[in-house]
Amino acid sequence: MRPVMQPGDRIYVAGHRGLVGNALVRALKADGYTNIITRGSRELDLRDQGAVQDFFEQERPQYVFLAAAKVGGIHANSTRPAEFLYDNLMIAANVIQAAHEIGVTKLLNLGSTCIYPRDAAQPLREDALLTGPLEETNRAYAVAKIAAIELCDQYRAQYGDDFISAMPTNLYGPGDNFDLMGSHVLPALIRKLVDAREENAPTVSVWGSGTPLREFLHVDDLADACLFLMRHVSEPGPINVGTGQDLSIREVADKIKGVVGYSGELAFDASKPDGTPRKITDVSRIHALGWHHRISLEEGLSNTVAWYLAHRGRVRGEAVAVAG
Ligand SMILES: NC(=O)C1=CN([C@@H]2O[C@H](COP(=O)(O)OP(=O)(O)OC[C@H]3O[C@@H](n4cnc5c(N)ncnc54)[C@H](OP(=O)(O)O)[C@@H]3O)[C@@H](O)[C@H]2O)C=CC1
Ligand SMILES: C[C@H]1O[C@H](OP(=O)(O)OP(=O)(O)OC[C@H]2O[C@@H](n3cnc4c(=O)[nH]c(N)nc43)[C@H](O)[C@@H]2O)[C@@H](O)[C@@H](O)C1=O
Repeated sequence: MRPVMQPGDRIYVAGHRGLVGNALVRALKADGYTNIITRGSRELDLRDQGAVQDFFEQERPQYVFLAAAKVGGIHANSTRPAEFLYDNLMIAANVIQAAHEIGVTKLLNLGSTCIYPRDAAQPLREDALLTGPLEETNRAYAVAKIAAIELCDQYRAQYGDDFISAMPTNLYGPGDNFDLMGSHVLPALIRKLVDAREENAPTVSVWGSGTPLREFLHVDDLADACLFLMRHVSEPGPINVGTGQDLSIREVADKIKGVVGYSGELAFDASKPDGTPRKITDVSRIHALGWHHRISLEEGLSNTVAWYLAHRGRVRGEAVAVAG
């Protein structure tokens, strides 16, 4: 029987300052874990193999949540693919190798549903991986994510390492990145709609046609799923984490418009990419394991807008105000 995380165990959360990392630290503390190890990228650049090896030898974590990555929305991914490929390959390879070398008890690797083929049958099943071409706008990032899954699975096969991979759908929530050019759709629209309401702007730009469908999972549900998987799953292969419900960008923009209380018009900018037309996850595997999401999109949007309004001017990505 494999050991399960105990309250005093040394737990390293890589990427603790990010959307997911922040939520993981919140969830771990709420569950009574007191020995949580963190490092910001300025203290420990995970692309630097020597620095990562020294850190692991020094801190000797027993559990690792790999939530550090170069992450961005459709614009960042499609305009800086080399950075997304290189950074994410290096981060994953260095952390997974160092975890193996010191004998980490268990590691959970965060992937993304953009690993699946653009034209895969929907909802996306885990066995669709590598069955077709990837979505062009985030192919570089997706290849790095797929490589990380393969590393975890081959370290399990060759060395017996208990390294697992979770594939979250699109995430949102407190602590997100609100940079207008680098962020994902929900934080970008929240910021744009709040600004437009304050400035009484007649229209707000929504990128693309508004027709793509997306699934949105609140980051606190994801953190809950990560603790669940760390405690209960020791199998190779990606495990989807999502709500199993999707809606169009137009519909979600209308929802955010209502939550924010903006009365102007949405203007759809066809010069911006739509990206993949749909990517809803098949969540039957994680449901069968006993986990379900709890936060509805309505509740999640309401608490995220409230969080943003309470932290406005001090959230990640606002420092460089670039109109999107
Ligand atoms: N957001 C989303 O919609 C989704 C995210 N995911 C996955 O979840 C994980 C976390 O994403 P998310 O929290 O949104 O990302 P964020 O950008 O919010 O956070 C990423 C974190 O990674 C750290 N990081 C980046 N580069 C380095 C580096 N070279 N060395 C050390 N740390 C680094 C950053 O640290 P610092 O702040 O100190 O610079 C940052 O806090 C990723 O693996 C992502 O692929 C999956 C699906 C959807
Ligand atoms: C999360 C997952 O998936 C990500 O891909 P994505 O889902 O295509 O990312 P996105 O959230 O940036 O866009 C979703 C849709 O929304 C539309 N859209 C409208 N208006 C804005 C807008 O203002 N900003 C953004 N970013 N998109 C907008 C946008 O045009 C697109 O049609 C990967 O980057 C990758 O990070 C990954 O892991």
